[in-house]
Amino acid sequence: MTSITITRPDDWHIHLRDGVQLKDTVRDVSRYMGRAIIMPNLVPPATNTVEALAYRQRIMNQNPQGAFEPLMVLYLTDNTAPDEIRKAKATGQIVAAKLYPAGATTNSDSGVTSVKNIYPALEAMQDVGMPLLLHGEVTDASIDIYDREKAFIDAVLKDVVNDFPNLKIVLEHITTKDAADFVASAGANVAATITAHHLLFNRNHMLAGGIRPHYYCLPILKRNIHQDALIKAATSGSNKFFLGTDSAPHMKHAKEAACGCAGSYTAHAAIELYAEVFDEANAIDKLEAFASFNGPDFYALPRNSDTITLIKESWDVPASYPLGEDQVVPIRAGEQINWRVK
Ligand SMILES: NC(=O)N[C@@H](CC(=O)O)C(=O)O
Ligand SMILES: [Zn+2]
Ligand SMILES: [Zn+2]
Repeated sequence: MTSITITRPDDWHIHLRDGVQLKDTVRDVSRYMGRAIIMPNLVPPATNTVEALAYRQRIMNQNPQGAFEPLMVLYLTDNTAPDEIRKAKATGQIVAAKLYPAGATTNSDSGVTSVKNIYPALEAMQDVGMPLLLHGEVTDASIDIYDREKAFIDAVLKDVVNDFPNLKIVLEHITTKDAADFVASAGANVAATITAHHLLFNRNHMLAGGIRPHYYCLPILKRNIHQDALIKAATSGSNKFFLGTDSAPHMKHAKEAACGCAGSYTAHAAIELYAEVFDEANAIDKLEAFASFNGPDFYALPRNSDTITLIKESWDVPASYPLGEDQVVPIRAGEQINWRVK
């Protein structure tokens, strides 16, 4: 197969940042994504309806190409009131709320210190049908960084799933077989996003033969048995897994540093990278559901009605792209990608 036409995809987890970086990030995501779930971990974070809608307007001010639609997300804190959830839902433009365990990842300092603190907000979300998005890692310093996702499932997620049987939950950017298995065996209200980089790479790519900071993201790349489990989940045809790039740009010098930031940039070639994975797994026929059907179905939004065409034809990825007044080094920088969008 050298070409495939699929329903226009959406990205169910992306970071567009703010300010001068927005023109570059919005250009990349809007090239062919119909919609995207926009992460709210700004500085300061978008914790209420007014801030989330103002952020949406700053995105729209970049005149995104095509009919791109940003879907906004509320950043949950220990103090998020149930009324704020209802207010956000009523806008029609804020479609989910995000739990960052405080200190778990980039710009999560204002996050939630104990999930019990947001139980009133979760009640309201369950009631109005607003999905809970999770950065699923514990922050306990005594837990090994490679075990933090599984520890989160055991210590937090299982309780939330039991206590809120009708709450829609997306375990974002899953990285382990444990997470894939948990989601697969949970009810229809529990789903997961999978990034292109966690499908393409394992921790050897980041650490063997030299430390490669552009592969450093959270949750951290795991060993290859986990990568294999993610590929199986994504290409299985299960409607519980869908596309969320977690494209998370950081300035080149903030990644190539003694203490580098977590996050990998893939918005320059998101669907192209996923196409490589699915093609390699002899499952290119499963790409459309993963990229274009399962996400909107889970969120109860309509599927996109037009299409894009991918061609199997390699191209050279530049060493970097502009990011506001700086540069971002993308995944596959200086190398080739085997698929392109027509
Ligand atoms: N994934 C990352 O490593 N980084 C993300 C935050 C996140 O999604 O956890 C970021 O905002 O940079
Ligand atoms: Zn995260
Ligand atoms: Zn993210």
